[in-house]
Amino acid sequence: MENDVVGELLCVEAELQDVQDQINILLDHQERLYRKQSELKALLEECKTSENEANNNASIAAEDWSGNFEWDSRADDIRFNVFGISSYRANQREIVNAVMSGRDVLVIMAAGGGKSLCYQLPAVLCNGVALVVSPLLSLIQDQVMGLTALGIPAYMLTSTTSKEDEKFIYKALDKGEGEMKILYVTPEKISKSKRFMSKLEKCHNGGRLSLVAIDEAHCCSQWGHDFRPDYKNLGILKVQFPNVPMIALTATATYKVQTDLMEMLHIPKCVKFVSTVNRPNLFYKVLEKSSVAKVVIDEIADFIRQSYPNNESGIVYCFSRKECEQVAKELQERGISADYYHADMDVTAREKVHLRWSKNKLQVIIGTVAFGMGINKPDGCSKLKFSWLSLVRFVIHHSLSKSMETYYQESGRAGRDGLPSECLLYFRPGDVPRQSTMVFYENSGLQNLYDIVRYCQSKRNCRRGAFFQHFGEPLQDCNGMCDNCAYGHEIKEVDTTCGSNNSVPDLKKDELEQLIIQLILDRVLKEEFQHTAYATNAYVALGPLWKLALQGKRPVVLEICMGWRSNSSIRKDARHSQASGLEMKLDELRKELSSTHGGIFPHAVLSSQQISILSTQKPTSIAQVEKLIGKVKAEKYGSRIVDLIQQYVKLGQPDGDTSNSSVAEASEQNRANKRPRKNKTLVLIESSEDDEE
Ligand SMILES: Nc1ncnc2c1ncn2[C@@H]1O[C@H](COP(=O)(O)OP(=O)(O)OP(=O)(O)O)[C@@H](O)[C@H]1O
Ligand SMILES: [Mg+2]
Repeated sequence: MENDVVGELLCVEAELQDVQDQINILLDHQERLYRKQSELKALLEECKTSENEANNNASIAAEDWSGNFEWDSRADDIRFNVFGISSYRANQREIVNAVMSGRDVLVIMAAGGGKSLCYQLPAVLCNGVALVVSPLLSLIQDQVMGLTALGIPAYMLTSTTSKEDEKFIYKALDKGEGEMKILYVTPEKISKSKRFMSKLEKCHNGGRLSLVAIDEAHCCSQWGHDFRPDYKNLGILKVQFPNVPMIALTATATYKVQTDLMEMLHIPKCVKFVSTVNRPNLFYKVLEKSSVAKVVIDEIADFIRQSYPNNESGIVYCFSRKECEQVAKELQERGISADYYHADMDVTAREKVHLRWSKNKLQVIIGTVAFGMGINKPDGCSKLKFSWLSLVRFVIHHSLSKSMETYYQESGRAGRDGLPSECLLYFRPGDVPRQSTMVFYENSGLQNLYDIVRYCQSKRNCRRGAFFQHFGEPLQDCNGMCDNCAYGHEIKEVDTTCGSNNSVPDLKKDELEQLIIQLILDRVLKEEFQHTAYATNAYVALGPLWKLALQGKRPVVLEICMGWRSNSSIRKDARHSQASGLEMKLDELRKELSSTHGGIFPHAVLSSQQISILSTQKPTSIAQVEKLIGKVKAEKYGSRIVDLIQQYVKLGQPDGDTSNSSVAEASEQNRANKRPRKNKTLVLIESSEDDEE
């Protein structure tokens, strides 16, 4: 009798398991459909917008942001003479015009696309004070430093603001005394400081609040990858100041995130500007990561030494803080000037690293991939993001990121100046459970992780294409700027489908690991999680499709990489050309000037585009320099630039010859010259289309 009951119970349990499996399959399917639905809705909306524009002349007139506006000439003057920017990039002019017209605006523009100008220029053009909410102290500090260097009265109200500055800021808000054009705050100020909010209200009541900008706006949304609880409260700004234009900006937002943040910020009727996520200057590559830690470090050190012998900056992202410290130490042992930067460090230690980096004394900075751990610190400094990262030439992921969005953001720190830069990701299956145990409790955490794992496992598909697909954007040409497109892999396909040939293929350990990951992605297996007192462990269990796989109805084909299809040296020639001697000199000069002008980042002294123009035009007077890079910069740096160019021309240096320069050189340059110079010091192009003027 008892045996019968036990037998029946087992049957019921097996059936229940079956039902559960089917539910899982359906849930999975549902999630995929939701995604597809939101992508299609986004497309539909775009179609409707363009149709409306085509059908409705009135709407064109009302929404044509590229037409003529009364502030055009003043905007052009400030853009060029104050910001030193010779022409707008895609969408910038239209965004400025929409904000200036008093509209709320949502800007989705790739990292480094030039979002800051979109609110900084209107801030300077308008009377009164522009409020900018930004999540990170380090980011705010750099922005304020950069603006101050341009002579724009910019301030920040954060935990580090001196009493004196605070008094000045409050007076400026309260009574309109003193000169303040832009005020940066962290979101905590809005949600936690009543004093600040009351001063802001006074500023508004006095008609002096010109606009509100929410930078890194994706932090508002729980669906975004960097959700920041205090960002949720920013909706109050539109409620309190309904007539002040609000501009929300982010580099990454899926359709879901976009609608979410429009709702949260109360800007349902905002004008939306969506630019491509494409970063054509970034070369994406995934490398097999050895299970021997030292081998990985050796490879990274070799790569940096060989590819970037002139101290070009880079970031290495690691999984944990401990790993950051370890990797930094091991890179140092291999002669690379590297240091770590993470949230556990005290402010002084972080500042020290920041300073060494901005003075070019540090080539590589090592940070954690796990944004979100410790981000709730009031100054929100745990995320490695500084505007002085504009000169980053390479980003190496020692461990994979937790999602495509995070990877897009982190790798996107490279090449923000538009120059060719490299994004390497070291992947091994063993790193997957390290991440999955961290993200499994998050909304779609595992699904997001498996998306990036798919990206890593893929040996055929264009890496860039994976981003387009993820962000629901039409495909664009990669131009050979990823490993799979540039030289492809020699791939061996191993059919591991059970039942197809009853024999288990002979696989090596790492191939077996790869197979397990493939089976998890294919839902034949699944990860399950158990907590111990010290950690969360991931276990592999049968997934919803295990039966189909066992019955041979679900093919399981493993792609094993046998090597590169063509010589990888091709890629270097394709992507790097040599900078001229004068460009090198100007690059050195901007580094020197950046440290003598209060440690602003070199790119703020002269952008790469400006260096390129100066070296081709070779201006001989400050007046000529002004015509090329604007008034403010010409006044500040013009005489040094003219001196350098004259000296260079006098010595008759043919462009391109940098090996034998006799112009007085900084010691750093001397050091750099002793190392072999490769064909990849600096390439001076700007990637974005300059669509105006
Ligand atoms: N029209 C332009 N022409 C040349 N350079 C520009 C132009 N607009 C912006 N830049 C430069 O491009 C760089 C990146 O700009 P910015 O910091 O605003 O990027 P972002 O879109 O905010 O990127 P992120 O998402 O990483 O914050 C800056 O050095 C900026 O001076
Ligand atoms: Mg920005």
